[in-house]
Amino acid sequence: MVENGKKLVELKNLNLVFNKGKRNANKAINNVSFDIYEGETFGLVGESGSGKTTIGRAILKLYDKDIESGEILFNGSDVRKLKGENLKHFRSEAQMIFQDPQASLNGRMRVKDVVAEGIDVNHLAKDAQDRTAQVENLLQLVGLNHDHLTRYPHEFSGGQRQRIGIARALAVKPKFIVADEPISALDVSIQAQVVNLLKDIQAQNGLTYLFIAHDLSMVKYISDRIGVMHWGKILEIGTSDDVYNHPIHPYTKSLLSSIPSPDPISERERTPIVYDPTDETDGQEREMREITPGHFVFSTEAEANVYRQHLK
Ligand SMILES: Nc1ncnc2c1ncn2[C@@H]1O[C@H](COP(=O)(O)OP(=O)(O)OP(=O)(O)O)[C@@H](O)[C@H]1O
Repeated sequence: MVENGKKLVELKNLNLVFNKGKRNANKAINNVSFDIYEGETFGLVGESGSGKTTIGRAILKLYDKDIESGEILFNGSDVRKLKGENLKHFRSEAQMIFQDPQASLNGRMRVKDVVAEGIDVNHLAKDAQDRTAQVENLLQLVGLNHDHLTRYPHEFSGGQRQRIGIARALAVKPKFIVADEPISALDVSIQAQVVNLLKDIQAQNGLTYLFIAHDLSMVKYISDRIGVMHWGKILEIGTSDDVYNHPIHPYTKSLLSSIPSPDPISERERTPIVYDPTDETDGQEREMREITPGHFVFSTEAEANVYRQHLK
């Protein structure tokens, strides 16, 4: 939930190019601007390669050298300019949870050491006893227990491994977490459990999330607001209700129409809408325009007026 209307993350006209100046240069992010408010979950959706992960990692300062122009602010400070103590502080305030817990957890380390990595790096434990106590609390928070401390990641199921990944991210008491497809690798039956765990932890600790997903079905339940990405651009931003129940951009409509329905009758009647990207390639100047309060769509002024008329 947006608690106090304070912006924690601000992206301002971000342009990012991989392999700048080379033959294989790739403009992965094209003039993207949006804010994430303290305490909210901002969902970022779009097909593979649209630039979602790049945005998450850019916020975490992992792509500083690839940023061509624009700004990323965290708590009002330009993340690219952070140095010394401020940088250290930022590194603990902003964390990431990964898609594939198997690949992101060091298989040679016991769970207690995996989870304590951030505690050790940031000297957050007074002594060995305090370290163990902190790790035990974290495991308890994510639904694991004392017996799991000395086991190795491969001894766990996918869902449990993701819980370990979450505990590890929480160890440094972050304010902000980029959750990059945290449930995509999990069985459908486990996905809701992990989403609910993330929601509970958010409610307890007032965390802010950037929740990245290419599949829209679960994002709706966790996100307060959602940004829809395509080809490095944001095409629509609105509340979860705006985007799901009143989608405006043809791409959003197409994306929503591709979600299979759990109900066999609706599923039989579902007609996927094919997206025609001409609107993005006709050379006309487009920008994010507000169609209804808080609901923005990448459009020309004329298109925005048509959208507004249709919603009346
Ligand atoms: N480190 C990198 N070097 C060069 N190109 C990259 C790098 N990371 C991503 N890209 C390219 O940038 C574009 C955006 O990729 P990104 O991973 O952000 O998309 P995504 O929406 O997160 O997709 P997915 O759902 O598959 O993770 C793609 O064209 C990708 O090939």
